[in-house]
Amino acid sequence: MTDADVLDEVFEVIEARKETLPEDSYTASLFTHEKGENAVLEKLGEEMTELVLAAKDDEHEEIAHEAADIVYHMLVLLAMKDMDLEDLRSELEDRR
Ligand SMILES: N=c1c2ncn([C@@H]3O[C@H](COP(=O)(O)OP(=O)(O)OP(=O)(O)O)[C@@H](O)[C@H]3O)c2ncn1[C@@H]1O[C@H](COP(=O)(O)O)[C@@H](O)[C@H]1O
Repeated sequence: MTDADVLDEVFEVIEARKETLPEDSYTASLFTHEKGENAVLEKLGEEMTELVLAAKDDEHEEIAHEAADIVYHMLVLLAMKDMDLEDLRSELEDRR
């Protein structure tokens, strides 16, 4: 499986959670007033700091862990703003 496939799959699950809001889902909780946009932004800030610290310590596993947390929460943010991976891909394409 390529990286693009896993990103698409995770994004699809996020969109489904946004639609159906299952009670036992952390992702769904981010789309409710219980947590919401501020919780996502706070998480992104925390995880960015953790990524910087992991990079400084040259901890490769930790770098991958924090980077994945950031990508996941970034995908949630895109879905929250009614955007999708195409918006990200076209922005990157435009820079080539
Ligand atoms: N990729 C993720 C993902 N990354 C992080 N998290 C959750 O985000 C929450 C907060 O993350 P934290 O980084 O604070 O937690 P942590 O790993 O202990 O953090 P640190 O050690 O970095 O501080 C935790 O409950 C994690 O489980 C995620 N929750 C869900 N997903 C994806 O979303 C899908 C749907 O999951 P549900 O949310 O369960 O519906 C899953 O199949 C995954 O693909």
